[in-house]
Amino acid sequence: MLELEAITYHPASSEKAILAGLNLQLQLGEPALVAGRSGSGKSSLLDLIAGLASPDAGEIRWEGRATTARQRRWLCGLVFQFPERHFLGLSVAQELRIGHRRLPSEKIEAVLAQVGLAGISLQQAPEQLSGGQQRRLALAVQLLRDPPILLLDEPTAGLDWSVRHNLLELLVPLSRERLLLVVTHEPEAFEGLSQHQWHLEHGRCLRLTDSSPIHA
Ligand SMILES: Nc1ncnc2c1ncn2[C@@H]1O[C@H](COP(=O)(O)OP(=O)(O)OP(=O)(O)O)[C@@H](O)[C@H]1O
Repeated sequence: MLELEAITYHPASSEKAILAGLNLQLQLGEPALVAGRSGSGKSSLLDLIAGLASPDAGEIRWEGRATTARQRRWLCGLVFQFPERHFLGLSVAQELRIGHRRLPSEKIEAVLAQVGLAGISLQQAPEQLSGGQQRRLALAVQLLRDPPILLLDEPTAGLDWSVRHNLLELLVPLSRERLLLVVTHEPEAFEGLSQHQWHLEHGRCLRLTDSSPIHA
C-alpha cells in the first residue's frame, strides 16, 4: 500500500502551498484515479510520489515504511504528460534499451505487444510515432524497469476517442500487477474504469463514491 499522510508542498517559487494537508491511500487491484482542474496540483502530486520533489511536511509510506525521495525514484515509474519531451533514444530500440545492459529481443517484443505496439519498426525515431504510440512507448520503457508503482500523468490528453479506448484497455490488467495511479483533468474519459477515485481541490484529495459525480 502507498500512503500519503498530511502532505504539504510549498515550493519557494509558489505564492501559496500547492498541496496542503493531503491524505491519500492507494492499494493494488484497481487503477486509482485522481481528477482535478488544470493547476490543481496533479503533476506536483505525481512529482512528490515519484521522488522528483520532496514534501515540506508529511510522510509518504510504501508497505508501511517511510520513504525518501531517492527510494521513491526507484519504486516509481512515471509516464509524463508529454512523453515526447523526455525521449533520449534516437530510435525506438535505443529508447527501450536505455538502462539495460542486456535486453533480449524477445523481451522487447513482449513488452511492445503488452502495450499494443507489436510489429512497429524499431529503427524509426520515437518522434515519428503518433501521439498515442508515443505514450505506449513511454509506458513500455517503464514496464521494462518493472517498478511496483506506475504513475500516469494525463494519459488520454490530446488523444482521439478510439485511441483513448485502446489505452484504457491496457490499464486494468496493468493494475493487477502493480499499483497504478492516473491523474487527469478529464475523468469522464475514464468512466467505469475504477471505483478508486479522488478529486484534488484546494491542495487535498477528496474520496469520490459512485453517487458523487466528478466536476473537474
Ligand atoms: N515549482 C513550482 N514553483 C511555483 N509554482 C509551481 C511549481 N510547480 C507548480 N507550480 C504551480 O502550482 C500549480 C499546480 O501545478 P501542477 O502542474 O501540479 O497542476 P496540474 O493540476 O498538474 O495542472 P495541469 O493539469 O495544467 O498540468 C500551478 O499553478 C503551477 O503553476
